[in-house]
Amino acid sequence: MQQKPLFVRHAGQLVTLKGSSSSPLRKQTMNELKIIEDGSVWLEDGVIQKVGTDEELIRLYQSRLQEATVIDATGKLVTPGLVDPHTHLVYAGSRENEFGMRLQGATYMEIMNAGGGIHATTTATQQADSQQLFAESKRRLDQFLQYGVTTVEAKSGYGLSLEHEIKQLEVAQQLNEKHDVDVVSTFMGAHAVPVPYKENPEKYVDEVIHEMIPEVARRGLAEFNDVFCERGVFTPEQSRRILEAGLQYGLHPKIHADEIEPYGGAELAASVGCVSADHLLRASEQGIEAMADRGVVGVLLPGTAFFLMAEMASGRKMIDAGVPVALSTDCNPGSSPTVSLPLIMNLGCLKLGMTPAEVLAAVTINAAHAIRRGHVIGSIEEGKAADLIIFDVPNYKSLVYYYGINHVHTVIKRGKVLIQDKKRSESIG
Ligand SMILES: N=CN[C@@H](CCC(=O)O)C(=O)O
Ligand SMILES: [Zn+2]
Repeated sequence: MQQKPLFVRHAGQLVTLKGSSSSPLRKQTMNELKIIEDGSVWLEDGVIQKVGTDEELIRLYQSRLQEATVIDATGKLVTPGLVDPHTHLVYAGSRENEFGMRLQGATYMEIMNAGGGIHATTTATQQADSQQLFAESKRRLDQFLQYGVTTVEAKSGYGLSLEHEIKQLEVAQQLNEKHDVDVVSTFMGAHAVPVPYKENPEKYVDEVIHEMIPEVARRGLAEFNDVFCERGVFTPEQSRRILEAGLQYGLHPKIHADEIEPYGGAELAASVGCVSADHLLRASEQGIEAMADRGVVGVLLPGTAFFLMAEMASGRKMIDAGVPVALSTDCNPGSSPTVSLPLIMNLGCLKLGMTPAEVLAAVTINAAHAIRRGHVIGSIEEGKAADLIIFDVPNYKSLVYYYGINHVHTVIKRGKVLIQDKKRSESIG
């Protein structure tokens, strides 16, 4: 059935982030949100048709007003749909027991090296069938939507064998098809060295390169290829080989870099030409400079540092150095079990030294660029997907100021109202 046009009118602040579809915002431009007061948007056929002041739009659409569904956004904030560019969405089980262990002093890596951590989730994910995985992950995706997130990237990496990595990626693909939130898939077979390969990690690297990457690419199950480059996981040299192998099969490289210690991950990201380097808590100055030169998006995950009680990444330094910065939840069962991107924005301000404008740019247009979607989502511009959030706050500063509160009022995905006044308007598959 043909959808009626949607006319969102009178936004107190309409944050458009116009003009950055071809490359991400950097430095001072991250503060230029291109706000329209008393702003309105006409949405039709799932696409943004016209953006401007209400006066401008009413002149154009007066004659068609009767056929549209009108949403009054008076006194509210309207932004592009939020984009989460780094999640481990598809997994089974949970790890609250490890949270207790960490509170007693155990570190993330100690738990992992003792066979817990990623390995624990791998066991649970391998044991789960596709239906269970789908159900558990769909629940998280529903929660993301409640927080105004309309696109998420999702990594594999809890399968750690060809069969189970494919199962995870197929579930991500089904979610993308059946759920209103768009799911963008990343292959991350190099998330950990599986326990049986502990004495011979090279054998696993070989399997990732020669068996998994070709098969994942052949089946068209992922767009990106990610690797956990960290001491005790994959070395920079192994990471380079894995990322370059992916490139040969058309998988765009991403990297978990310098999370626990400085390990040359940021430098490697620049050298390989990664789309993004993520975490970067301990990235070196040279690494940051190299990323800025090469235009690698820095995806910062302050929720992870918070939850691991670790030192934060130098967000301020990275922006000042010219790195295009994005923010993400890193939603995963071990180091960041959250779906609240607005909370991450608040941490971006308080812990990374970012401004309220910068954090908004970091979860919209820059996050879209971190998953190569800058041309279709991330800003409110004519011709882009009609993904919009109406927040029940008068301006963008209030969104991060009133923290820990879900301010989402309305979620519009491809021109369809999915949530209105915090209520889901229809259920999905
Ligand atoms: N650091 C590596 N991978 C994930 C955590 C995965 C897990 O602990 O299950 C991350 O990005 O934080
Ligand atoms: Zn991650």
